[in-house]
Amino acid sequence: MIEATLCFPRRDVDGTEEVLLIEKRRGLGEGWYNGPGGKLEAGETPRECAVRETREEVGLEIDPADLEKAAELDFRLDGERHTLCHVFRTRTFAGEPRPSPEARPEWVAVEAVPYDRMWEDDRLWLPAVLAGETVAGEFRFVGGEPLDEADFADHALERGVSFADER
Ligand SMILES: Nc1ncnc2c1[nH]c(=O)n2[C@H]1C[C@H](O)[C@@H](COP(=O)(O)OP(=O)(O)OP(=O)(O)O)O1
Repeated sequence: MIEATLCFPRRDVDGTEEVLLIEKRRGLGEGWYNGPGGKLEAGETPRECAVRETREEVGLEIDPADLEKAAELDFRLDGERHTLCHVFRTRTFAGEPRPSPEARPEWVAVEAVPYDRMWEDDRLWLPAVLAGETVAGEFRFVGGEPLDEADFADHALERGVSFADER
């Protein structure tokens, strides 16, 4: 099973709530919007991975202590656990987003998140994450690899979960 992260930096611009998304330029989910993120490297905690991936993909610097764990997403493919994704949010970061070979960053109003250009499951959990909730979800895909070409089948979502035992 793969372990991965997503990170959603937030800001308020003249009373409009925005979230930093990326348009993925390569790899899984290429061409779709998502948060900065990616796979854990050996010996890395999810929090460290989210900080590294956000730096590599969009150039923002984040103190790991400023990340708030918001979700744990269990993506399953054909009945097997495929990816466990740890989701973080933060309002505290340094720098200005810049594009990289992996990602084109874009600040988007929370009310205008382009769910029609994202993973099909995102619309089921991201609104809660952007509303400040904590969620745990299981999302089942069928049809074989790669995951981004499989069909989304069904899901279960729990709200108000605690991540107190996060490593
Ligand atoms: N179903 C679904 N919805 C939303 N987001 C995701 C999924 N499945 C996923 O894998 N993801 C997320 C989780 C990760 O953040 C990315 C995939 O990471 P990937 O680009 O493969 O990882 P990197 O480490 O950046 O890739 P390489 O640099 O190793 O090529 O999508």
